[in-house]
Amino acid sequence: MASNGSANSGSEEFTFSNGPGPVASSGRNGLPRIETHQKRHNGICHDDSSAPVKAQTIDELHSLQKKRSAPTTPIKDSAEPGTFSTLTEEERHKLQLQSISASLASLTRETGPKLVKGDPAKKSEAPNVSHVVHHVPTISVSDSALKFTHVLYNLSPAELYEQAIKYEKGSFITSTGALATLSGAKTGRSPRDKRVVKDETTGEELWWGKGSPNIEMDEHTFMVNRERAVDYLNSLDKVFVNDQFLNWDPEHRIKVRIVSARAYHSLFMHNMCIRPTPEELENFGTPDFTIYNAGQFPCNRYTHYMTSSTSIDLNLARREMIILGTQYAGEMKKGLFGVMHYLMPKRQILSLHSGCNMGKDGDVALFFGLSGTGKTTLSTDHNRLLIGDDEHCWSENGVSNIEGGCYAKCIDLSGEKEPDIFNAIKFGTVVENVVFDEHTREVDYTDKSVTENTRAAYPIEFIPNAKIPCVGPHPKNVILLACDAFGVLPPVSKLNLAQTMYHFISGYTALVAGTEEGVKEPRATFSACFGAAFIMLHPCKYAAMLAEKMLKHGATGWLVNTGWSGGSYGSGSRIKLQYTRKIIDAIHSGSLLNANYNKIDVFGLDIPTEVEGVPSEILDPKNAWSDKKAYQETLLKLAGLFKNNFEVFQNYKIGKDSKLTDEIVAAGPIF
Ligand SMILES: Nc1ncnc2c1ncn2[C@@H]1O[C@H](COP(=O)(O)OP(=O)(O)O)[C@@H](O)[C@H]1O
Ligand SMILES: C=C(OP(=O)(O)O)C(=O)O
Ligand SMILES: [Ca+2]
Ligand SMILES: [Mn+2]
Repeated sequence: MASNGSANSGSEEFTFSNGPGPVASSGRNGLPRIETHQKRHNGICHDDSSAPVKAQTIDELHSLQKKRSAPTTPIKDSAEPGTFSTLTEEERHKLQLQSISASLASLTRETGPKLVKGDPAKKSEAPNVSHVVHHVPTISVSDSALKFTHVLYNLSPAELYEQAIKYEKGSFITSTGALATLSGAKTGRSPRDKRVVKDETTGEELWWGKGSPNIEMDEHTFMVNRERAVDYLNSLDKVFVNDQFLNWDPEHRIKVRIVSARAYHSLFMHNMCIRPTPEELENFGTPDFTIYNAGQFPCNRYTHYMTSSTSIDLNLARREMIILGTQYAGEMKKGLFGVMHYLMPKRQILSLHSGCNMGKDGDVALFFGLSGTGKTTLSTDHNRLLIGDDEHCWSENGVSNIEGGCYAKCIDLSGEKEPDIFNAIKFGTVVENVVFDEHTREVDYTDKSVTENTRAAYPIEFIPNAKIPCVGPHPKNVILLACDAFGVLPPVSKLNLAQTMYHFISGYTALVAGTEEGVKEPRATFSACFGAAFIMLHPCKYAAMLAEKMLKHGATGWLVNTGWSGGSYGSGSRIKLQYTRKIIDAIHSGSLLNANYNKIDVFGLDIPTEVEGVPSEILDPKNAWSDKKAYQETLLKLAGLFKNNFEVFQNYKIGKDSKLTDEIVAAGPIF
């Protein structure tokens, strides 16, 4: 190589232009052979002097790398409190596998599948010693009774990263350490494909018919789909099993088991459900509810009640949920939310589709809203403690988060606008359907090539001021978030109780693009209790409980428009997040309670004349429209939609003397 270090022509000696440096002569392959000037004793150059590693083979070296997890504590014998019936580790694992096998049992057999704990691949990597049972690759067996299924039980995020990166195409690590995954053909919920088993009990208790999200299925068809899902899961080499909790209120905690076929699903639920301590896991026992997520496998379209190759089936009597034909992880989260909307009211606990945070003085605020209206964004507030971003219970003890994590929309996410959410996207977070630079792996949150419904699912502890445990006192402010695509609702209005009930039952908002399959742009929609897709009972039952609690605990109702102003979607502009945050700050501080108000016509809403940090001209929506005639027409159009929507609730009596119902109807628009 010429002395200037240019490409080696294969003939000359390589020398750096000055200084001793390494000297090279050309090797057989024409590349310079570098010889170091190591001290040489008797002709042999010695490696460094550190002690050799304590392993004879590479396999043995690898086996040094991971040490056994800390031993778990003995199980307390519930039969005789105070004594320890110390089960051995072996016996405990055996009990656990028996419980999981029972979960995965086809109901046409005596027993469940044969299960082995651990990754099947590990068996083939194990050192070639006699005591290891070699994992014979499973021939594709049609009868799951003839094979072993490996169970990957409550893996850690790191283990799940490895499983995803190794075995799940489309899994990548982003520049901030999150796991980027794809949810396949479905990137939002499929409400039309959701079914609920209608039996004697649920036929009476649940909300069916016009406006209800509950589409019936019979028990037999549920079992057909259950068999299909269980057969699919048992035909695999391995399944992921998560045993976790819902509801931070220890008095009303629900045990859930999620069986899934993807590391992405397991990590998503690891983040979104409450994570048990090792001790709690030992006492886990039989789950209160089980999800079988066979989402990669379609349902049979010829099966009765099916409307596509996707079916999400809920059987409240069996306490089971089946997912076929969709890999969108939000279906699991929302399916369990539906279960809580059924179980909690039975205990006189109000389940809520709301964000929730608490101020330093203990003032709790609820943020109700349908998907994409701002629950996660507005409940995540640097100056307040986050209790939860999406699903809560309001009991006699106060409020409690149902979940262990947050599920934030990522579209147009920026560190400037939403620093806490932005910074929560780190190792352990799942980001769904985002687009990133192929080299730097930096996520482009504005890119909606896959979907507008890009999401991040992270443990609530990733938010710096999360309140752990996620519980709080009775709410002081109940904020209804309406993302108004018509642009005629005021940015904020103070509600009396009847108005709060009216707007809670109406649940008016715009369903934003992507949340549900087929929604391409904001669509005005009415979603009772701001979460109709998930409620199981008649909306007026939840409304009656809300009224009773707001009255009892002196909470104030507010309606906040996080949607459009100065025109409808397409001509107006979305209200700036910074203005909405100022409005929410004024609600939290109590300053808005003492503001001066004007009543606007048609909806009869009380709007403040000023809010600190918000241009007064936008507070009365009419002022923000240049075309006043168009505003009036649009306002009346929306009022008509409200009236039509409310008709289905008109005759439902709330409260003892049903007085509340008449007042509630009177709280609607007058035109
Ligand atoms: N004025 C506003 N108020 C609240 N969110 C807004 C506003 N303008 C834009 N947004 C955006 O709307 C989205 C709300 O999403 P998110 O808070 O996750 O909704 P939800 O939790 O109700 O599903 C976020 O991307 C947020 O940045
Ligand atoms: C995932 C969801 O929750 P949200 O959009 O309310 O955050 C959903 O409603 O589908
Ligand atoms: Ca949310
Ligand atoms: Mn939600």
